[in-house]
Amino acid sequence: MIRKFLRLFKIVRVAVRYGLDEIAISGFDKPRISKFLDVAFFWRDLSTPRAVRLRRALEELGPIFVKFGQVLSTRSDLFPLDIVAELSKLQDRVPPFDSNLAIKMIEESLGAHPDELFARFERVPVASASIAQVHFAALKDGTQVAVKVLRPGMKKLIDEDVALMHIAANFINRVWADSKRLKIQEVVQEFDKYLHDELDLMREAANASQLRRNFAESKLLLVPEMYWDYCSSNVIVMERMHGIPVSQIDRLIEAGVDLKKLSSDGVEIFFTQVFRDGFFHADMHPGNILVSIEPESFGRYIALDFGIVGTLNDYDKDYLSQNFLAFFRRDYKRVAEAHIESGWAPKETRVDELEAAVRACCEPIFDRPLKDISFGQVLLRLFQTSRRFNVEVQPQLVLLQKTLLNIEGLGRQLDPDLDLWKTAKPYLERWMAEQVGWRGLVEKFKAEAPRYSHIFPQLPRLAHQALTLAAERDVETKQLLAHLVAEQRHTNRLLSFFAFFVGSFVLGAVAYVAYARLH
Ligand SMILES: Nc1ncnc2c1ncn2[C@@H]1O[C@H](COP(=O)(O)OP(=O)(O)OP(=O)(O)O)[C@@H](O)[C@H]1O
Repeated sequence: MIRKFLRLFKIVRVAVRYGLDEIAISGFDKPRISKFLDVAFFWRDLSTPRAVRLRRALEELGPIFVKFGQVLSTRSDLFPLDIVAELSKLQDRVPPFDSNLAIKMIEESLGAHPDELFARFERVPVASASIAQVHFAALKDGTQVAVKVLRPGMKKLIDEDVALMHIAANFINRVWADSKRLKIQEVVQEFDKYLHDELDLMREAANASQLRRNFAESKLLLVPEMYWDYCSSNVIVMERMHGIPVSQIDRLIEAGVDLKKLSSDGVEIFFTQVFRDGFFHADMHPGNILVSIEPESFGRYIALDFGIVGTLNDYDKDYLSQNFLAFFRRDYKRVAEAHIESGWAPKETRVDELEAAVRACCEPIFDRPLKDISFGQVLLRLFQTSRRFNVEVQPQLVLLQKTLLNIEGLGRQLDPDLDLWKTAKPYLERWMAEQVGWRGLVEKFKAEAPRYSHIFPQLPRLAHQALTLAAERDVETKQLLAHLVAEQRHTNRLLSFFAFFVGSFVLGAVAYVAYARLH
């Protein structure tokens, strides 16, 4: 309890010192509490830009908050660009934890000491981040492996810090009415889920395995194999990959790698993941990408770290392809129509208004050669515009937009002349062609075909069942009708009897009155 209180106290102290209360987002009113704190802590120096102060505060609060900042930096749809750009600088490199703790974790998770499991285990980690660290090792058969071990005690730490974040988000919502538009509580909720996902290394191994399968036939991308017998939610063991980090361009040139090809390969890999598989690696920072210089796989990309992946369904792919294609033809009316037809924007949205808004935000982007246009920027502008028209932008599309920016940055670093549009266009057009016209129909038949082998043999039985049911229903209907007719006749008889009885009574009464008057 005291620990929690001290932690809360530290968070509040850091927040006040860095003036986080006055990081009023443009377009929002400054919270009232901020005016009070300005007076109470008049000596605090808030001359440093707000984004830098926010970054420093998160760094001071430790690895969980640093991760939080990294997640916020992916929400360019919610936060202003200065904050997003500054938070992208957050690095979660932290001092490694004691290798004895890593050994203990391996022993507890895999049921044996690393000396028994491996022929060799390097005690000094090769890399260490807030959630896990990586040690190199060799299996008994000599296979070189990388062992990723979860940092001990992370779950408890995360639970405590995230609980405090929930309290803080709640508090902010109470004291600052405008904050609801920033969806702070939802962002914390999403972060909570994201961190708990990251805590399960089995998920990461499964993501890697899926990506490896998707690119099994590819000459462009290598993905380490997972050794499932040595995997648990706290420890995973995978093939050790050898390559040059993609950011070390001098070494790549020295090794004779064709940078132009590498650059367009990167774009091709990304669009294949998006449009063919609907499953993409979403943590494409340069530290996670190597380039192989082994003779048998020379110049191929190597992907590492599969903690964050994005998945897209056909609906998302449709959104992307329709919008990109219309955008690059500068057909803003089509962009607006597509939004309304497909239900992304509310039905009552006026096409001309949405069209004008999209034109206003995108024309400036097109004021340069097509090859210099950023897809990531286009998408970001589209999200920002469509939010004004109550379009709920899906998180997987925001993740994609962020990854796209990374891929573009990386591609242009390798080849400043990279024409992203030229590389991407065939993928978009192929997807569109597969969705519409005869080709689309044939493709959909093909996709359904495996099910036909189950359905066809059942057809006679199903037809017989349907006909029998119809016949039974027919008999049932006839019986019901006969019953109704009988009921009706019975009711009619009762009514006639009643009418006869009442009529006779009235007639009798009239006759009696007439007779009485006469006599
Ligand atoms: N299979 C592998 N083969 C060779 N090196 C590896 C392998 N897996 C990880 N590494 C090394 O360990 C580093 C960290 O790995 P990884 O990115 O998976 O860990 P992380 O804890 O998720 O780090 P971060 O979150 O900062 O990206 C990599 O940059 C790479 O140098």
